[in-house]
Amino acid sequence: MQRDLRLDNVGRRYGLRGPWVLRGVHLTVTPGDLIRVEGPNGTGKSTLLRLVAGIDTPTEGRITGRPRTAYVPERFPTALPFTALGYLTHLGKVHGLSRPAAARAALEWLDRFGAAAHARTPMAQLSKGSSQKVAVVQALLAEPELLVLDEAWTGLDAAAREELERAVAERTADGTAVVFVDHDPSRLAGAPDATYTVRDAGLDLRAERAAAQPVGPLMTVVVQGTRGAQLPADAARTVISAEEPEPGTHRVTLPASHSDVLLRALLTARPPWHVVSVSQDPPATEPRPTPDTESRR
Ligand SMILES: Nc1ncnc2c1ncn2[C@@H]1O[C@H](COP(=O)(O)OP(=O)(O)OP(=O)(O)O)[C@@H](O)[C@H]1O
Repeated sequence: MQRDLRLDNVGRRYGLRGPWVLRGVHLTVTPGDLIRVEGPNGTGKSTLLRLVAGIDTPTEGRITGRPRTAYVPERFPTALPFTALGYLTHLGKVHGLSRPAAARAALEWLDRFGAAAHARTPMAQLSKGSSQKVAVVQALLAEPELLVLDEAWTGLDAAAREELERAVAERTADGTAVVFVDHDPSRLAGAPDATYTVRDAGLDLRAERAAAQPVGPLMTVVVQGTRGAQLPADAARTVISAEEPEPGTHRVTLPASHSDVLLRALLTARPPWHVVSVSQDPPATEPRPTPDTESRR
C-alpha cells in the first residue's frame, strides 16, 4: 500500500429517502494499520466496511487513494459452480497469477487453514466452516494492500481462528492495512492501532494503540542486537511495549498471537538478533513486576 486510503465526509443511505446509515465520516487508513470497527447490531459497521472495501460507493463525500483491496464479506456466496480449488485458482488468475502458481498458492492457503482435504469439494457442498475458510483464503490469496474482514472469524474452528490472527499479524507487519469487525472483543487484543465505534451514523475513535488495553495472552521476549541497534520496523510494529534494560538488550511485550511474526522479523534481520528468552506473561490476576523493579534485580 503506497498511500493512505481516505474517507472524507462520507455518507451512505439506502434509497432516496432512506435514513442516513453513515454521515460525515472521516477515516484515514495508512499502510500497515490494523483498525477495529465496533458498534451495536445494525449501526452500519458492514456498510462502512463495504465502502472501505470499495464494493459500495458513498451517497455523499469522497473516498480517495484506493489500494489493491481484498474483502471477506459477512455472508460469503456458496452456491458457486466450482470446486473450492477451482474457485480459488480462478481468483488467483484474476489477481495476475499463472494457473499453476494460483493453484499452488490456493492449496498452500487451504492447507494452512486445515481445509486441504476439501480442495476438490464443490463449493455448494462445503460445510459452513469450510466455506468460511474458502472466503478467507480468497482474500489472503490476493496478497492485497488492504484487507477488509467483516466477521471473518465467525464459523471458523479454533485452529483456523488462530491461523487467521497469525495471517493478519504477518500481513500488517508486511505493510498491508487491515480493517476488521468481529463480535469477540478479545479478537487480536492489544494489536489494533485504532478502534472506532459506529454510533449515531458517525464514527468515534474509541482507542488508539497507546491507550488500548490488551486482554489476550501476552508474551515477553528478551532479545540482543548489536549495540545501539533499533528493533527492525517489522518487529517493532508487533509490540505493545519495549524497554532496553541494558545497551543492546531489549525486553518486549506483545500479544502471543504476534510472536511468530516478531521472531521471524528478528531472526531474518541482517545482522540477525539473538533471542535470549521467550516467556508467557503471568495472568493479569498475579502481580506483575514493574519494569523498574525488574531492572534493579
Ligand atoms: N442493502 C441494503 N439496503 C437497505 N438497507 C440496508 C442495506 N444494507 C444495510 N441496510 C441497513 O443499514 C443499517 C446498517 O446495516 P449494517 O449491516 O451496515 O449494520 P451492522 O452494524 O453491520 O449490523 P450487524 O452488526 O447486524 O451486522 C441497517 O438498518 C440495515 O437494515
